Amino acid sequence: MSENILEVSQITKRFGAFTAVSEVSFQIEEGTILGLLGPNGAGKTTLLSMLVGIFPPSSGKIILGGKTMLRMSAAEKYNFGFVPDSQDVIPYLTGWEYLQFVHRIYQLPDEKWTTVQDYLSLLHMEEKVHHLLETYSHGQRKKIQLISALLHQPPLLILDEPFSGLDPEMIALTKRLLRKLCERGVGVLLSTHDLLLAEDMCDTVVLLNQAKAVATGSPNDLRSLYKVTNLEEVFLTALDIEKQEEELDHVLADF
Ligand SMILES: Nc1ncnc2c1ncn2[C@@H]1O[C@H](COP(=O)(O)OP(=O)(O)OP(=O)(O)O)[C@@H](O)[C@H]1O
Repeated sequence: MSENILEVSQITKRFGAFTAVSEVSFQIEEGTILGLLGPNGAGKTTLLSMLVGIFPPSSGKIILGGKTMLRMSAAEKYNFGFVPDSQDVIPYLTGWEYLQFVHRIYQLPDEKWTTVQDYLSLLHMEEKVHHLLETYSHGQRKKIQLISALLHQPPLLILDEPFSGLDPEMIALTKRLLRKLCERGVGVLLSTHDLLLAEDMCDTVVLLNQAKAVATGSPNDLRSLYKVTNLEEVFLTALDIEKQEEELDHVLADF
């Protein structure tokens, strides 16, 4: 039977009086992909930030690799790889230096460096990796962040908008890479605005709206539940977005 790599139970984050994530729960089994969907400001990045220890939840429980996380120790950070949505990288390092830095932080054996070179070649980054990170495009930074998340071969990947900035070839390649990692038992948690991609890739989706999980299930289950033919329609129906047609007409009335 497959094990849960990650269990999130009733997790909540408040910033002062504002609740950014409210009592969200889900599990990820090994070898599966869970997609977090939701409109801008729904709480996706805040939720992922709690899972990777950027800040603690206000309440709720995170169980990673069978252990309840309280204050995340360095050892617990070996249990996942994280690709943030932010483009923050150390600008005065080259990609090569940055990856060496990550390689050392994880205290990986020297032989592992050949894997870095293999990833660089796969992602067409062999040349660019010797330039300063501040000169990289959005997609090139994403590729370096993806390699750095994979280096220590974690059992769980947490990816905030992993496909943003990637060209179609790289999107297809990253999808294949994630599927192959899943075949090897890796669990994947990703956030995305790309509903077609979520439909194609995810075993489970959690639809967040205004901090709450408003729908959770497989794409198939959600299509049946909402009696629609695709995830985009689930999204529009669950979030009651169709009514915006009237608002649009109103705002454009004098245009
Ligand atoms: N440090 C903070 N202090 C106060 N409010 C915050 C803080 N961080 C995030 N928020 C708020 O929490 C809400 C959720 O933000 P979050 O970045 O998680 O949304 P998101 O679903 O990732 O959105 P997007 O799709 O636009 O990236 C937003 O209203 C945001 O302004």
